[in-house]
Amino acid sequence: MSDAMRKTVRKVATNFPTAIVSGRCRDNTYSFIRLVELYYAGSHGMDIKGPAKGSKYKTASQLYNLHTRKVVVMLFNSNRQ
Ligand SMILES: O=P(O)(O)OC[C@H]1O[C@H](O[C@H]2O[C@H](CO)[C@@H](O)[C@H](O)[C@H]2O)[C@H](O)[C@@H](O)[C@@H]1O
Repeated sequence: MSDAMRKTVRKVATNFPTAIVSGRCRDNTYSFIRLVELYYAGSHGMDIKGPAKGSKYKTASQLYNLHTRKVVVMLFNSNRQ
């Protein structure tokens, strides 16, 4: 992920709940992105962790409960870094 792309995703995540969803384990997924403002859904969504900081949305349950709001999901192809 380029610095410009990372900067843009961080900006989005501070304003909207933003998640990275991957088939990889959550730790590996985080290592590609390295933004604490995001949700990370690893193992095809079996392991979800909320943003460590920088977002008003803190917990995974808040992500589940956001069905009445807009949720921004960034689809990241980990094979094309
Ligand atoms: O494109 P993604 O959504 O990031 O998913 C890619 C694949 O992720 C998982 O496989 C990868 O992790 C496995 C366990 O850590 C590892 O054994 C495998 O070599 C990696 O490719 C997932 O199991 C696959 O279904 C995804 O396609």
